[in-house]
Amino acid sequence: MTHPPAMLVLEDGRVFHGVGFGAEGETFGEMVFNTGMTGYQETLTDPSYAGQIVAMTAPHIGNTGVNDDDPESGRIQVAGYVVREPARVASNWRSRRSLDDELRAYGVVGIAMPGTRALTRHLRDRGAMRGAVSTAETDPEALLERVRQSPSMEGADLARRVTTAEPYVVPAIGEKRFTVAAVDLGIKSMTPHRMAERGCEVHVLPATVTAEEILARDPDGVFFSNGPGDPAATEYAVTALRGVLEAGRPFFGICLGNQIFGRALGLGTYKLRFGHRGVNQPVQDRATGRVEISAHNHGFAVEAPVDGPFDTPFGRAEVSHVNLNDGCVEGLRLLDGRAFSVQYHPEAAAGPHDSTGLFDRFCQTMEGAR
Ligand SMILES: NC(=O)CC[C@H](N)C(=O)O
Repeated sequence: MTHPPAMLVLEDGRVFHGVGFGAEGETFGEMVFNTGMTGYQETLTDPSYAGQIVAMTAPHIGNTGVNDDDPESGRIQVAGYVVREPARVASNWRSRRSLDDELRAYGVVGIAMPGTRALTRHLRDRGAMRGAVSTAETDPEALLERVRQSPSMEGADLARRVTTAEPYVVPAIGEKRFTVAAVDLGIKSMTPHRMAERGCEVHVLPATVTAEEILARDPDGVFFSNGPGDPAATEYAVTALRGVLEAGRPFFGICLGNQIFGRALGLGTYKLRFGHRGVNQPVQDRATGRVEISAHNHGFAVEAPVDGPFDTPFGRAEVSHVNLNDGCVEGLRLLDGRAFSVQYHPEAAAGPHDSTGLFDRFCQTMEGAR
């Protein structure tokens, strides 16, 4: 298959050249980078990446091809893909297709270019910004004009776009112990699986579900998932969560779910300069001092007092986890132990698995509330 010339243009006017990878055409999104050395299939299919063009810092991508076991959702979710060098040969016993073919099948435009390191350094200095990849345009100025008219990640309500249209149930594996209502803001398939492994029957519900609809299922616990977009634009989920907390149900949230929990408690959220996307972020549990190496994918964070507990409409709360790289808030909890959330990914496939115990903590919380 021949690959046409392609270019990547950033909103501040920086231009990179390379060759097309995946579908031909033109795509717009927030330009971000992911430092994971492994797990490109999980990254590509993580709904939290909707609306983002993702650049991989690992230089060889596609080496193990594409299999049918690892996807985190039913499709490739990224708006565009940037790699240094796509594997010329996919080699793995589970591989079914090449990554190039898979990107084409979902109409996802990508670029292979030598400058991924320069791109990453640029984004670290200037921050994540809008960008475009095109195999159709030859004039960078014309593409830049369109980038500057494209929507920004700030204020974007994208959870609505990726959520399930209809509720569905993931059955417990083995004996059923709990009923969990899981609000799908962009849920990854590994998340209900991690709960099902622990005896949870997981009722996955659309993002715009109300507190009344959640409580009508009489869940032992309520879960809010990860998801794309700006938490400040996802006010409907904040309202639903406030209703759940008022009813006193145990709550666990991940990533966007953590940001929604923060906003439900009356805290603010803000956009980080370039975010955390990778599989080796050090997070400290402030209660135990234990450091977990964890998978991350977030561009926003919660603003909260880190020097001690604070008051909320649902009782005293505290920052439970912090990131040791930049000090940002990585977890929240109500002091009564009923509700907690983390900004990172305990469900992470392909790992690391330091934080999977948080699913056990959720089960203990549900057990305790009985
Ligand atoms: N993985 C997530 O849930 C991401 C949450 C939010 N969209 C952010 O970028 O911060």
